[in-house]
Amino acid sequence: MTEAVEYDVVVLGGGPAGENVVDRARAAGLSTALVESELVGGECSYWACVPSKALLRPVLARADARRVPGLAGAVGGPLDTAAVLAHRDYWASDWKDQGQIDWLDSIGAHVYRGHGRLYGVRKVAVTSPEGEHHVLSARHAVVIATGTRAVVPDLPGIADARPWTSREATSAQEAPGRLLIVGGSVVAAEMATAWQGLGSQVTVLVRGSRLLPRMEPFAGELVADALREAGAVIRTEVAVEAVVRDGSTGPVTVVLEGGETLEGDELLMATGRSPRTEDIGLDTVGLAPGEWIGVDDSCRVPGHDWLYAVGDVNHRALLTHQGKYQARIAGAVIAARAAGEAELDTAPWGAHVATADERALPQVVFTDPEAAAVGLSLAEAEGAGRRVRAVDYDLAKVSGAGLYADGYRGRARMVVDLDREVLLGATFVGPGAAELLHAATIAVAAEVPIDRLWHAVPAFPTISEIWLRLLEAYRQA
Ligand SMILES: Cc1cc2nc3c(=O)[nH]c(=O)nc-3n(C[C@H](O)[C@H](O)[C@H](O)COP(=O)(O)OP(=O)(O)OC[C@H]3O[C@@H](n4cnc5c(N)ncnc54)[C@H](O)[C@@H]3O)c2cc1C
Ligand SMILES: NC(=O)c1ccc[n+]([C@@H]2O[C@H](COP(=O)([O-])OP(=O)(O)OC[C@H]3O[C@@H](n4cnc5c(N)ncnc54)[C@H](O)[C@@H]3O)[C@@H](O)[C@H]2O)c1
Repeated sequence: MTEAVEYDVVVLGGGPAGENVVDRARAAGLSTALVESELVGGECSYWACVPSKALLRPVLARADARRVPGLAGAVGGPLDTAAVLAHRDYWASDWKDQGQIDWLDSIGAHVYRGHGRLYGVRKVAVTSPEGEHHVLSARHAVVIATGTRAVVPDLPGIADARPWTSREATSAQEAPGRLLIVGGSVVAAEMATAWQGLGSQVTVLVRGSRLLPRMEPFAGELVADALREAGAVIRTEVAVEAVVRDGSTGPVTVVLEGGETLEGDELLMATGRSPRTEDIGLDTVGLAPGEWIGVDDSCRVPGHDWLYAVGDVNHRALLTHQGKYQARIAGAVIAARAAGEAELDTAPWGAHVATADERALPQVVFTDPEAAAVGLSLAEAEGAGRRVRAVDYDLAKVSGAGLYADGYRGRARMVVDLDREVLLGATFVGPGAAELLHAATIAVAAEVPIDRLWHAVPAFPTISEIWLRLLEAYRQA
């Protein structure tokens, strides 16, 4: 090994979480190195959020347009799939990260390309693609931000079947004729929406009883209804037992419990994520390789005052915006400790704790209809022993929704803490619902009293009038 190069902060993994730690550390005047083995920008930029939303946007825009009288006739035909895929390629920066590298250069961060591993306390060893070795030493902090990869269950025949994971589903260069999807959560629902809209015949095989199992039940029900209307097949409570694919380009067959078989041209396994921690030197500091990295609310790894973990890898919330939030919190903690500040602000909602991970976590699922939720669902609130009431309202009864789309279908729920009269959570499902979410996130994070929300008047005729209807329903009950 060569002599160590010293930095204030070394960040392992250049996805959105890692990049944001670098940004915060540099803003605090700390010298910073970033180690990245693939593309700076991470899963989100090239094989997840960004390309998936580029595929979904035309599908959702067409669905919306088809519900507008006078416009529907003009958008009856198929999408121009080649144009959609080209636009997706543009948004994935053609799988090149020069833009990110230029930005890191501009803020004075040093990038090491290669596989990084912890190399004992405060050290990271990097092996470049050319086989060069570097040892980086951190004066203040090492931050692990290595993210996740797709989990593919070990089913008989699965390796020979060469299934798609989220990477192939977001970067494919043509629409498969028939796409089988195993899984019922967010990746399954979004990719079913995208590829059915782009011309594939999609079949979704759900192990549980509904789509989107972590959201309020009506979310998965409304999304499944719409997918079926778009021509997809949604099968619930089915178990895949084996997969068969003979030859290199032939169809793939899925064998269900009970012996039924289904044939497709591609098979997407949308069956969850595992942490990329099996080969990052965790054993050199007494941590278990291959596990999620547990952290406290300041994103510090207990027992290692120099080690932090942000983003997917700490398993607090597998979402880009939340990983970036954790990065801002961890960056503030590192900067405060480097400056010798004696006390950290770790009370709930303080500058040095990621309280929103637990209390106000927002997520939008970009299906048709969109499903947007923040905070606790009714089941989660009741499970936590809170005294709550759920208030539901049919979004179609809001004038703004009716004007937005003919035959609008959607539903909203707010979960009210009856002891404090504040919102613990809210869910909106319907076309255009994504942009309703941030108001709810503010209400939940700021714990705005219901009495004060009454004075937050939604403009007429927007879909946001759902807020007024929910509050009226709460007061009238
Ligand atoms: C299909 C799909 C769609 C999604 N859509 C959304 C969405 O719309 N909104 C949303 O909020 N979230 C979405 N997500 C989740 C989102 O992609 C993740 O939460 C986010 O990418 C996590 O960021 P991260 O920085 O923690 O990790 P990653 O983005 O996974 O980045 C980790 C980086 O670390 C690098 N790395 C790993 N190991 C090493 C090593 N040993 N040495 C050097 N570098 C290493 C990797 O190459 C990678 O670049 C989606 C996920 C999927 C799969
Ligand atoms: N718009 C967004 O915010 C967005 C979009 C996509 C993904 N993501 C995030 O990425 C993460 C990964 O999403 P995901 O949908 O891949 O994973 P997930 O962990 O949310 O869901 C995996 C699903 O696969 C099912 N499953 C697991 N093994 C199975 C098997 N052998 N057979 C059948 N079903 C099986 C599980 O029951 C579960 O419902 C999530 O945390 C999600 O929040 C976010």
